[in-house]
Amino acid sequence: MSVIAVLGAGKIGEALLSGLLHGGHSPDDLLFTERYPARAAELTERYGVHGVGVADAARRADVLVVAVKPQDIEPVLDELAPLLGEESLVVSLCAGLPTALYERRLADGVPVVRVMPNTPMLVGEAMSAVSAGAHATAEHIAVVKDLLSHVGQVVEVPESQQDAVTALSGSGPAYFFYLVEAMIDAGILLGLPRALAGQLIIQSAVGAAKMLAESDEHPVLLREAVTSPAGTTINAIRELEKHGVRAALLAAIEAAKDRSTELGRAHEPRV
Ligand SMILES: NC(=O)C1=CN([C@@H]2O[C@H](COP(=O)(O)OP(=O)(O)OC[C@H]3O[C@@H](n4cnc5c(N)ncnc54)[C@H](O)[C@@H]3O)[C@@H](O)[C@H]2O)C=CC1
Ligand SMILES: O=C(O)[C@@H]1CCC=N1
Repeated sequence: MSVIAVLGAGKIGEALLSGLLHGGHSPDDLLFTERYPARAAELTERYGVHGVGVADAARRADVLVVAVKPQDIEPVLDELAPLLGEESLVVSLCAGLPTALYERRLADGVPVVRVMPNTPMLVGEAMSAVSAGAHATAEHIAVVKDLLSHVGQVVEVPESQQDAVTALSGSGPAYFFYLVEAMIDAGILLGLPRALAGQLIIQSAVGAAKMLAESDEHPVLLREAVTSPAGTTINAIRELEKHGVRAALLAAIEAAKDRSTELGRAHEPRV
């Protein structure tokens, strides 16, 4: 089994480590780097996986997964540049950062694969989209797809679609959590105890997600099946339309895509 090193073990780095362990990887095949020693100690205690320095990670790992914030990428590239060659495989999980950035800063020919995952990786339900950089072959893509298939679903997309993917599925879980949070508040408004409102909404979300995943029906048809003539649901739908919730979602997701593009542009060479 390949040795995988996660560079930057924050929320998504931890989700990947945890997901890979649940997916059957041995802690001996996983490494991570982390700038905060207390965080590193916490992860070692929780998962039995060892924190190492970047040089050690580059020497020992077959796959180096970059999971620092896009704003923190520069020192990581400086550290990696003298350590990697064509035999390495770099996988970037960073929102907005193009493979071309890595290719400019690392040695000639280092293969880079850009991935946008999401946090349901923690429970083996990630949605990940992968794109090959200029030096990544079909074999490199196959390695990364195989790795990510242990923690959820994987699709391959042209890199030009990655900012849109980031806005949809990368950030997507946050929109659902936001919606659930607001619906629980509605239960409070109607006088239900918080715990009961939470149970009602979370199980409704789980059931709806399962129906979406398992039935071949379009979401419109699933919604129509809940919406009885002169019933309760249509009154709620009228309010959602009146308050522009659909337009708000379109604008919100477009804003997320714009931010992803901007994060990449921040690292373009100055001319
Ligand atoms: N949180 C999410 O839902 C998703 C995040 N991503 C991407 O994953 C990356 C990480 O995001 P989060 O995990 O949310 O951020 P985070 O801030 O939780 O984690 C980043 C970690 O990297 C560490 N770090 C920073 N510089 C370092 C260095 N030079 N050496 C070693 N460790 C270093 C930090 O101490 C921190 O623990 C970002 O680029 C983000 O765009 C992608 C998909 C989803
Ligand atoms: O908010 C962010 O920038 C990261 C990328 C996708 C999800 N979270």
